[in-house]
Order: sequence, then structure tokens, then C-alpha cells
Amino acid sequence: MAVASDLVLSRGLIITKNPSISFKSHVSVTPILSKGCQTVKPKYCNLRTKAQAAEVQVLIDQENKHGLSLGFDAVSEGELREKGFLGLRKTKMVCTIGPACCSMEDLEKLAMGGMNVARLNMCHNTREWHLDVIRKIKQLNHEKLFCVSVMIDTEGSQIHVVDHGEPNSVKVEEDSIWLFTAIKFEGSRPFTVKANYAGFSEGIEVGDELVIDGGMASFEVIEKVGNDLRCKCTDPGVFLPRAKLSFRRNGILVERNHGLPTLSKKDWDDIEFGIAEGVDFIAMSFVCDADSVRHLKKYVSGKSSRSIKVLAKIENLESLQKFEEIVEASDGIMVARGDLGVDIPLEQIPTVQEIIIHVCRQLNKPVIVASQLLESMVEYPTPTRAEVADVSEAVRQYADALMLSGESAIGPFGQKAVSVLQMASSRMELWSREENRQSALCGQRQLGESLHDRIAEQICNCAVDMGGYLLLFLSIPDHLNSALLDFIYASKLANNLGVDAIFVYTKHGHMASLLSRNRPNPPIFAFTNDDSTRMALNLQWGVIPVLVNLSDDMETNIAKTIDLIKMKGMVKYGDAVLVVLDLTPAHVTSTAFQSIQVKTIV
Ligand SMILES: Nc1ncnc2c1ncn2[C@@H]1O[C@H](COP(=O)(O)OP(=O)(O)OP(=O)(O)O)[C@@H](O)[C@H]1O
Ligand SMILES: CC(=O)C(=O)O
Ligand SMILES: [K+]
Ligand SMILES: [Mg+2]
Repeated sequence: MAVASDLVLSRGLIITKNPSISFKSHVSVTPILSKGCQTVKPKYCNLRTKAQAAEVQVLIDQENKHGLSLGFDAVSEGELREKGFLGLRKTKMVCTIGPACCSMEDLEKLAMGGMNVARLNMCHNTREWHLDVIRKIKQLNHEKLFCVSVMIDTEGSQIHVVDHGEPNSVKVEEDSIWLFTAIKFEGSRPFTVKANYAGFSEGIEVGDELVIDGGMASFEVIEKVGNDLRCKCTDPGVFLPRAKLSFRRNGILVERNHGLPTLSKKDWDDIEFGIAEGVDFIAMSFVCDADSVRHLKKYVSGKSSRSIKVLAKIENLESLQKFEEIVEASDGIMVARGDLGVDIPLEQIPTVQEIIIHVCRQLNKPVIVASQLLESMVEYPTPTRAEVADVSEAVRQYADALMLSGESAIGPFGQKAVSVLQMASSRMELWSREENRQSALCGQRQLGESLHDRIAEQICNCAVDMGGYLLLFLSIPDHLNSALLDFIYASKLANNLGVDAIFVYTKHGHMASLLSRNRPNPPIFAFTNDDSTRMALNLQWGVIPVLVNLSDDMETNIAKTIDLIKMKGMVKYGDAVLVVLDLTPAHVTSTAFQSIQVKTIV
């Protein structure tokens, strides 16, 4: 670790003359080589001398005195130093936590690899197990300065297999006869399958088709005995544990809602538990309408003073049919391709995904693409080329986040899977930026050379562009319109001026999300004094949430945050920052305090 002559700053920053200094592999410890040594990353390490380091110390003291401190997470800080502003990954990563990655060490490795949100699927494991994982993540956030949000994903009401007589998968032979029942049986009983719900066969007729997991195997119903179904295999395959059952008549899905509520008693218990443990997101499985989402949102906001975001999972036909109203009612969406593929033909998934992502952006809701992104990595240490193409396509479509399921929960290569997501998304983001730049070049030629001239030019260009956007966003609720225009404007300005970063000061994260919605090239640093806003913004494309203590005097806040970031070596002389204000001091009632400024670091 550091030697006596090194200056150890806050948050693990060390100024050292020793280039061979070795650190425990912890990203928050960043050696900054002082004068006389080779500088590792000159662009972002502009702290060279002890005098400057002393200056930083003064600033940190000031920071403490004025109660203004920057809660940067260790991973973004490290990534920024290493790769610079434009190198920061924009697409967020959600990892499902399971037995393969629930130790403190494994969670830390996933966090260091860039996991933004940890997902707990309440279908599996015990309350104690979930509690243990949540506490570990909170402890890591606290002790190691990570910023990993926690999501619980409800079990929901769905017909699935609870027992097929074997611990693992079972082969299904052509023409074999099987009994599907809701009655529990002891030990192994060949050719018998227990479903989780007594009414699973309601409305089903002889001649209907019973499909396993959207096509893993198919049967014809040949006899109905009470609630049980006797079936003959027509398309051989395999039963996996927890396989899902659906029914088709003349090739069309038999839609049945079984009278089951979207949230069962167990789901409500899990939600209570999540609220009590301070989770950041609740993902609602098998949503069928907007009302259930509104109901849960209202319930949660009445129960918790923190803002907990409710995400609706689009994973059945009903949710697909009403998805616009569901998107509007929710705080975000998950394209749950696993179960969706049980309800709709697989070939429709890619277009459905693209449409959902598009609508989510239109309505300004973050969207996660989930399931089977790197499925082969549950078993193998490298992905298939097709999987990398799928990940890249989701990134190109500008999804906010990508999710790993079994790849991290049960697979031995979870960290590798995270790094594949990281590399594939960074690569595609770079490509998309280049593509956008090329298409922008086909339009107006940039005339101005100085920043001042470019600002004047861009104001005029953006005013024209805004006309086009107005048409595009007519379907957006009225209350969003005026704010939207400001932030479309800000994002376009940021892209066209080539600023290095956008700083937005925000309480509830709304303006940060409006900026993110426009997918600007520079990263969006969202400074907020609300911890739950910070954790919620973790899911949004291109947003790096930073916890900060803000005073009522915004100009001083801006000056101080820029100073602190500069002294931390994260911006350098000449960098241009677009500063967007969305914090109206308590004593001001108008929105006149919303502003956009371009600041050059001096
Ligand atoms: N906490 C856990 N304990 C044990 N196994 C888990 C856990 N979480 C996930 N898994 C396993 O990882 C695999 C993928 O997990 P995941 O929960 O994402 O499945 P899913 O079926 O796509 O989700 P959902 O049930 O919400 O549709 C499953 O095979 C599941 O058995
Ligand atoms: C993630 C999930 O629930 C699904 O894909 O079905
Ligand atoms: K679930
Ligand atoms: Mg599902």
C-alpha cells in the first residue's frame, strides 16, 4: 500500500512517486503519480505536485466546512480516469443475483465489473437469503463506495411446473402419454407433471395443444378427468424445472386470466419486505393493465418516504396489447423476452422489442432488455456470435439497460458475462456516435470555430430542429411539453457543441431523464441531494448519478462542484461542460431558475 511520502486523499486517491506501487484490486484506490515519474493517464491525472495536492486538501476541508461533498461512485470515477468522458459506458447493466454470485466477494466483483442494478427474483430462494444479499450490497455500497441499486422482481401469477418427477430436466418422447395435475405427489412418478395452480386446466378442451416453455415440447389434450389433463406428446423435447405451460387452439394462444390478481398474497409480502429493506426498484411480473401498476405505485409511495420505482414487465399478451398505457403508468419497463416468448411466436420478439424501446423513449421511461442475452454463457466462458449481435442490437436500439439472468445467477462465468456486456455496449455506443456524427455532417456544415461562434450557430440550428421534434412528441402528455423542449435543446446543444460532459442539478431526476432520453454523446452527471433519486437514476442511459450536498445558492453550488471535480483530476483545463439547472430554491416559485449554460474549465 502507500508509503510515508505518499499523500493519501479522501476516497482512496493516493499521490505517489512510486510507479510500482501495488494496490489491492480495488478501483477506488487510484494512484496518481507525482512529479518525476511517468504519468499513467496524463489527460485525467492533472494532479502532479504536492502543492497541488495540498490545494486539494484545502478544498476537501472547505468541502467539509461548507457541507458540500461529492458522492461519486468508485467505478464511474475509475472508468472516467481511465477512459475519459466519451469512454464512459452509457448502457446500464442489471445482474440477477443467485447462488453462483451471492458471496460478498462475488458481489464486489460484479460491482467492480460495472453492475448498476442487482436483481433479486422472488421466485427463488428464501426470505433470509434475499435479506442477506440486500444487506451485503448495501454494505458494499457504503464501505467500497459503489452505487449498486437493488431491484426485486415479483413472482406473479403464472402457470408453471412445480414437479415433473425428476430433480432436473426430463426427456419427452413422441407419442408418450402424460398426466398434468395440480395434485401433489410423493417421490418420482413417471409421466406425471404437477402444475402450481388448481385452475390451470379451466376452459381447456380435448383437442387443445399444451405447449411447454413456448416450444420445448408440445402435447395434445386427449382427455379431461376432473381438473387433470391426459395428454399425448406430439412434438418431443424436454421439460426443464419450472417450465411454463401455455395452451393453443387452432394454433392461437388460448387467453385466460384465471381470475388471478397480478400480485398474489406472496407478492405483497415480498413487496412489504422490499420496502422495509429499502430496495430501489420493484419489477412487477405479468402485468395485465395500467391500473395494477398505478395501484402498486400509490401503495409504495404511501408506505415509503424514499422514492421506489415501479417497473412493469412486458411478458404476456395482455401487457403487449395495452403496453402504451402500461408504459405511461409505470416508472420503467422490462422487455421480459423469456415469458414473452411463451405467449407470442419467437419471430415476433425482435420487432416487439424495438417497438417497446421506441415507445419508452417517446414517453421518457427507462427500458431494460432481458433474458437470454448471453444464454450460452450459463455453461461456456464465451458467448456465441449471435448473442453478441443480439446484445449489440439492443444497444443500437438505445435500450437503457441490459439484463443478465442465469448467466450471473447460476452460471460460473457471471463476471465474464458482465465484461462481454460492457465491451459489446461500449463498442456499439462508439459506433452509433460515429454514425450519428456522419449523418449530422450530411446536414448543416459547422461554420464557427470558437466556442462562442459555435454556440451562436447551434442556438439557431437547434431552434430549427425543435420544430421537427415538436411534431414527433405530440402524443406526450401536456405537462411534459415545455420542459421537454428545453432538454431536447440542451441535448442537441451538447452534441453539436462537442462539450465534454453535461452537469444537471436535480432533485427528483426528471430533468436528468429528459436529457438521457435524447441520448446525447457526452455523459450526463446528475448531481442530486436525494439518495433515492441517485439510486433510481442508475438505470438511465448515460446518467452518472452523484450524491451532493447542495445549498440554496445554485451559482455557488455549480462553481464548487466544478472546482471539486477539477481538483480531483476528473476534468481538465479547456474542457467544456454544459450545465443544466433544474433546482428551484425553496423561496422561488417560478421556473425561471431552469437554465442552460456552457462553462469552460479554466
Ligand atoms: N435466487 C436464486 N436462487 C436459485 N436459482 C436462481 C435464483 N435466481 C435465479 N436463479 C436461476 O437462474 C435462472 C434464470 O433466472 P431468472 O430468475 O432470471 O429466470 P426467469 O425465468 O427468466 O425469470 P422470471 O421467473 O422472472 O420469468 C433460472 O434457472 C433460476 O433457476
Ligand atoms: C425476465 C423475465 O421475467 C422473463 O424474461 O420472463
Ligand atoms: K419473477
Ligand atoms: Mg418472466
